[in-house]
Amino acid sequence: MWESTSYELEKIQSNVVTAEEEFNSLENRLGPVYSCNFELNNSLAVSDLSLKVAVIREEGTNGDREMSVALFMAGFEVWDITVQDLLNDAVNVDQFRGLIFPGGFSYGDVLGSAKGWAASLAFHPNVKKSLENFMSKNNTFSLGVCNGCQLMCNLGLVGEINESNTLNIDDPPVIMCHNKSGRYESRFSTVKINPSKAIMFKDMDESILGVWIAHAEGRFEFRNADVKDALVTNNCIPITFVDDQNISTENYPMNPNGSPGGIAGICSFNGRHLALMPHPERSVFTWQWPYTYGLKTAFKDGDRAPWMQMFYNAYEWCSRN
Ligand SMILES: NC(=O)CC[C@H](N)C(=O)O
Repeated sequence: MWESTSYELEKIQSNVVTAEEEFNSLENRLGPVYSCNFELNNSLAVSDLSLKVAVIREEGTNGDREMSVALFMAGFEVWDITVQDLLNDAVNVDQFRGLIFPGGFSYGDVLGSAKGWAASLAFHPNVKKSLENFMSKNNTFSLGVCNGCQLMCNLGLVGEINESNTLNIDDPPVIMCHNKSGRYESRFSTVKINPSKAIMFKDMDESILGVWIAHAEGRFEFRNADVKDALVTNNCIPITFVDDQNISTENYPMNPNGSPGGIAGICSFNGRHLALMPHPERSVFTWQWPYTYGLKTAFKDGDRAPWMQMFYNAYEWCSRN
């Protein structure tokens, strides 16, 4: 009896590993997948420009706080705007350089992801007009993440090659469909940043990064093959899910939703508007990543993880344009 207990104890003690050893062994098992091909620029030029962005939320949105923090850390003046503020004409989107649509479950997604949210904006004539006006200016940008990505697709804000800057809720070029698994998928996934026109991904090409995903309707579908071909040939697919060889993949589980070509996000043909299924704003601090110790070692940027670069890029682009 005693013998076997001490044997067990010995076994347990010999299995005690340091955090570093644990990270290294996980690295060996899972493959050291992350490679950051750019230097995170933490030294912001302080300017007296007041660059305002609006984080637009609806009932059921849940990613607005993290999004605001990431934008604030990049230097923006961040406004918390509800759809009701827009419908009441209390705020006009005209005053903002960026419109940000965060993730969540707007109206509980009861009509399908972001369908009710899209309708509430598109069927209000003044709001529709001011969104179209915002899109048509050449010094504005927008970002939609997850439910926000679904919203941008439902509104037809991305995917239209002629960029008429009119909302198209009746026949949008891109729609988001249920994950092939038929389930809500939530995990840390690996993505590759591809050369593209997206202003927020400037100089981040070819990096392989981990990022949180959490969605049930993340599969991109296109009105026809022309829509997809135009996005591909015009470098409007800035981010794809990759397998453990870092090749874009349609295969589950590395691709959580079955999107063709591993597509995880698309941008407008001018690069200013970006719709992403993954959540960079939930991955901007190293401590939000799994295996934090190793990431700190790998990236050496204190608490800030490589995804912060997207927000720095947006700020830098706005101060130049
Ligand atoms: N994280 C999110 O924004 C989720 C989006 C949407 N509710 C879905 O499940 O697909």
